Amino acid sequence: MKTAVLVFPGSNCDRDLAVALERVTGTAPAMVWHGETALPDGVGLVAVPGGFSYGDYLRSGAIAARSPIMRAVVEAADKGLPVLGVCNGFQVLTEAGLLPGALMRNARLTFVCRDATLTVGNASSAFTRSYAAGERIVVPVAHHDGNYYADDETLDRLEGENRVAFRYADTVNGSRRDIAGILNARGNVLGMMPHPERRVEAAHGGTDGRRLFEGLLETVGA
Ligand SMILES: NC(=O)CC[C@H](N)C(=O)O
Repeated sequence: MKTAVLVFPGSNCDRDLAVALERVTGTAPAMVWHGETALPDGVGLVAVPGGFSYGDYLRSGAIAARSPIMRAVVEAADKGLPVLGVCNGFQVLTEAGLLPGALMRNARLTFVCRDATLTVGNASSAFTRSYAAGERIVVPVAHHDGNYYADDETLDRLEGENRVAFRYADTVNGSRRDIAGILNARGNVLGMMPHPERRVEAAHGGTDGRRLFEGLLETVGA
C-alpha cells in the first residue's frame, strides 16, 4: 500500500508515523510538504501526523487546516480515500471540517503523556476492523488539547451512527462522553488523539496500535 504522510512547518511526529507505516506496509510513505497542492498518484492512505504544526499558534491544527495540501486532502476524502489523523492530525481534521467537533485544552490544563486504555467502539471501519467491539486496548497519549467537544446533538448522531471509534476507559482529558477517536459519516476518515504509531512493536510495550495499520492494509490491499 502506497501511503502519504503530511508534513507541516514544525511537524515533529511525522517520522514516527512514517516508520510505523513502513514497518507494516513494507513501503516508505511519501512525505508531502504542506505547500504541495496535489497528493502523489495512487496513494491508498493519507496520514496527518501528530505533534505540532505551525507551533500550534492560534489553535492546534487551525493554520495547518488551511494549508494548500489540505484542499487536496479534503477533495480526496470526499471521494472516499482513507484519511487518518493522529493527535495534532485529529485537530487538523476537525479544523478542516472533515470531522465534527473540536479539541479543546485538557480539562486539567496540563499536558497528559501516558499510556491510555481505550475501548473500541466501531470495529467495522477500514481502520478498526482488526479490533473487536468492546475490546480494551492500550495506546499512548501525549497532548494538551485533547478534550473533545461537540454539542449533544452531534454526540448523539456520532453514537447513533456508530462513529465513535475509540473511548477512554478512564478520564484522560475531560473529553465529552470519553471520546478518543471518531469517524466521518462515510467511515473513511478517522481522527484519534492516542498515537497508534507509538505502539507497533514489542519494544514499545505492545502492538495494539499496529493492528490499526494492519486492518487498513487488509482493506486497501498491498
Ligand atoms: N502529540 C500531539 O500530536 C500533540 C498535539 C498538540 N500539540 C497538543 O498538545 O494537543
